[in-house]
Amino acid sequence: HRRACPLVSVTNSLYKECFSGLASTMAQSIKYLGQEEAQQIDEELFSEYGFSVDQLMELAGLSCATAITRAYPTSSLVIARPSLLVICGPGNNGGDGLVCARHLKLFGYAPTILYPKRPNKLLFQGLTTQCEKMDIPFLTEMPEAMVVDEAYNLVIDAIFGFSFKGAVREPFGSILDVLKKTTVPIVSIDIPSGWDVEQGSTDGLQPDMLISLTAPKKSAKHFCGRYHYLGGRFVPPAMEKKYQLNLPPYPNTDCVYQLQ
Ligand SMILES: NC(=O)C1=CN([C@@H]2O[C@H](COP(=O)(O)OP(=O)(O)OC[C@H]3O[C@@H](n4cnc5c(N)ncnc54)[C@H](O)[C@@H]3O)[C@@H](O)[C@H]2O)[C@@H](O)CC1
Ligand SMILES: [K+]
Repeated sequence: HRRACPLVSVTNSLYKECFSGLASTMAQSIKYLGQEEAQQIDEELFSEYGFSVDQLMELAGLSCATAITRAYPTSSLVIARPSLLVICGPGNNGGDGLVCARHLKLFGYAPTILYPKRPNKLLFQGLTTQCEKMDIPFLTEMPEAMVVDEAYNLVIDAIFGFSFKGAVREPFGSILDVLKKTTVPIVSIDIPSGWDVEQGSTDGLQPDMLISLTAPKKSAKHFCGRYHYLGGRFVPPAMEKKYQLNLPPYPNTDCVYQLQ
């Protein structure tokens, strides 16, 4: 019989503990995506996995509305009428905002939409009609900061997502300037608009809530608001594995996961 050397066995067990701790930490840590990787995943979902934009946008928008109801239930709102302002940008992030507004209305909120630059595509026209037919009002211009604070419980920022680049062009520069002066909580869909997708921003919006879709982007590391949710529970396991996303387990049938 060989006797185990106590020092070696202690070292071994420490090593094992340490290694398995490290392994489980690695297994748990969710990946933060760079801009190109986020766009690559997006592209692959359509080209290789056969999804359509409408499908993923519906799931993304639904998860945003769900996350908002979790963080700000109607009973917690400051203004009795559950009014929200949803600002939609010119791309798919704006589309998520339209879907989110429609679901929020079904969940008992009173959203109003500002949609100043509308793409000439059937998808966005359809999403706009759906909101109009649900009696969701559309503003023709951005109200002043004081008016926003008085009229709305929350602002949902669906202006730019992971394809944002460079200096902000009008009319969104002026809209973001107003938002920086408001005190009402801001909920940003996927990326706080105006932030560099990877580096964040020191003088940009400071949202109270961030809803990361698919997986957080690198700039989410600079988010210091109260709530961070993950949404978009549509990633096929093979894709999760390929990009080592390490997504957390969504509870039961939930379409959102609270990261913070
Ligand atoms: N696979 C995914 O991850 C999914 C992504 N979705 C959403 O799609 C978003 C990405 O959508 P898109 O790729 O359409 O891009 P964005 O919605 O991020 O923005 C692109 C639009 O913004 C404009 N833009 C870019 N930089 C600008 C600047 N500096 N000033 C003014 N305008 C500027 C572009 O001309 C373009 O019209 C994601 O962030 C997410 O919200 C979801 O709809 C569905 C699934
Ligand atoms: K956004």
